[in-house]
Amino acid sequence: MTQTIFAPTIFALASAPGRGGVAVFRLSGPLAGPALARLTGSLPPARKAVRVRPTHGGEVIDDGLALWFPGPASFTGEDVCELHLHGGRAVAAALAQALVELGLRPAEPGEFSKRAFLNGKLDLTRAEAIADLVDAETAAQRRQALLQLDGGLDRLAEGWRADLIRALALLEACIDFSDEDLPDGVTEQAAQVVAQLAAELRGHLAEGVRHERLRDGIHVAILGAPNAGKSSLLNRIAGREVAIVSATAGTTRDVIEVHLDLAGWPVVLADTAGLREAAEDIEAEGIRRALVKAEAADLKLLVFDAGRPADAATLALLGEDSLVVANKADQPGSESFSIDGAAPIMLSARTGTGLDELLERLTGEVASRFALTQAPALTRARHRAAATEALGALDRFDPGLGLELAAEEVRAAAGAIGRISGRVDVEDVLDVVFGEFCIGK
Ligand SMILES: Nc1nc2c(ncn2[C@@H]2O[C@H](COP(=O)(O)OP(=O)(O)OP(=O)(O)O)[C@@H](O)[C@H]2O)c(=O)[nH]1
Ligand SMILES: [K+]
Ligand SMILES: [Mg+2]
Repeated sequence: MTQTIFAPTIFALASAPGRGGVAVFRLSGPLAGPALARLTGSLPPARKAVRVRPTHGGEVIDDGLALWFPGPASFTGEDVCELHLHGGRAVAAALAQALVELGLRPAEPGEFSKRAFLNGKLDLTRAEAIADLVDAETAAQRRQALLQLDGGLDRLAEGWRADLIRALALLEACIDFSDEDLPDGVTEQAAQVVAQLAAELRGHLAEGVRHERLRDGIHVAILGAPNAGKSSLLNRIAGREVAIVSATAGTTRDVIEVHLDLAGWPVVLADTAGLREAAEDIEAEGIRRALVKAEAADLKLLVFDAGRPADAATLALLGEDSLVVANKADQPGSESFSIDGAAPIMLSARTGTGLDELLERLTGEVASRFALTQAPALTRARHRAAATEALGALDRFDPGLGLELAAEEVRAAAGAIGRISGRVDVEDVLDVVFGEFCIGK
């Protein structure tokens, strides 16, 4: 990969905007050094924090620290410096103005990481992991992002690509040197590599959706008849008054979502409109949305009023992805509530009784469905699209249809896999041919 040449020098506030104890500004590009020297009088020694008083137009901006990371041993691979100043809006504004006057421009979102990628400092999976780590809200998300930042997925994908290049080399050898003495079974060897990899890709694709859920949140929908107490339950779980609760049937219409950290699992809990043959348009639209949500949810909490017979519309949603909640257990007569083939969790959204059991059951369901066995993993739709394309090519692989065609499929698979890390050159093939077989010497 080539160093970006004549790239404009960029700067950004690397810490969160607004007031704070310390604000970190990052500069990257050819003007980073000159700008720092202009502001502080001299360039500090590399990678050592020094006390500075950045000054511009005769005015001291602030009192802080500067760090100088000459390229290529820097995050972006370019000359980089950091200024650690006091975290105030006026300080940030004064520094930004000074930097613009010195010829720098504000960075676009992700531009530092993009430069790091273009300069070969980061592969795409690590760049994505940085974004995931910054966004991580639960322990499970943090762990998954760290694993990817550590290069787990990069190494996995590069291992797959290496296998494919080896298979390709075997096939190319058969094509190019068909007259000569090749070891027996070369084509079979290639076919074996392809079959093994196809099986592995299939396994990872099957798990990939779960990993993506771990990134984006596991969707749990609360469903049930009007007045069953769905909104009361949402509020109880969220610990605040998110949704309107009232004795009027048909109160909730829009889907109301709350993001939760459920024992480390990222959960998006959705309250929905009560299911019934609706009288008017707006409620009917709410019910349509509720059913769409039910369809898309990873898990359903089916809420019944324990004092009433179970309604057919909610019963119709019963399945292995649902937990049955018998609400209003504080009311007399609720003990006799039962549903065939389901063990209801007795609960009172009003008093909170039974909530612990519900959360325990829910956590158990989430953990058993989303506990991950394959790490590292395909954590994004982008990764899965590449792996799916590769698998498609490998499924079409058939040396019986001609070696050239078979080699073409393997090359396509290697190209698709290479896109996961952003490494797309597959022409290291000949090196492997001559390195591994010494043919034609
Ligand atoms: N006694 C008792 N009443 C409850 C309980 N949970 C909810 N309620 C009452 O039941 C009524 C309906 O509660 P909601 O939470 O609005 O019910 P909902 O299922 O969201 O209703 P819709 O949005 O209309 O579908 C309200 O009057 C609540 O106070 C409970 O555990 N015990
Ligand atoms: K209601
Ligand atoms: Mg409601």
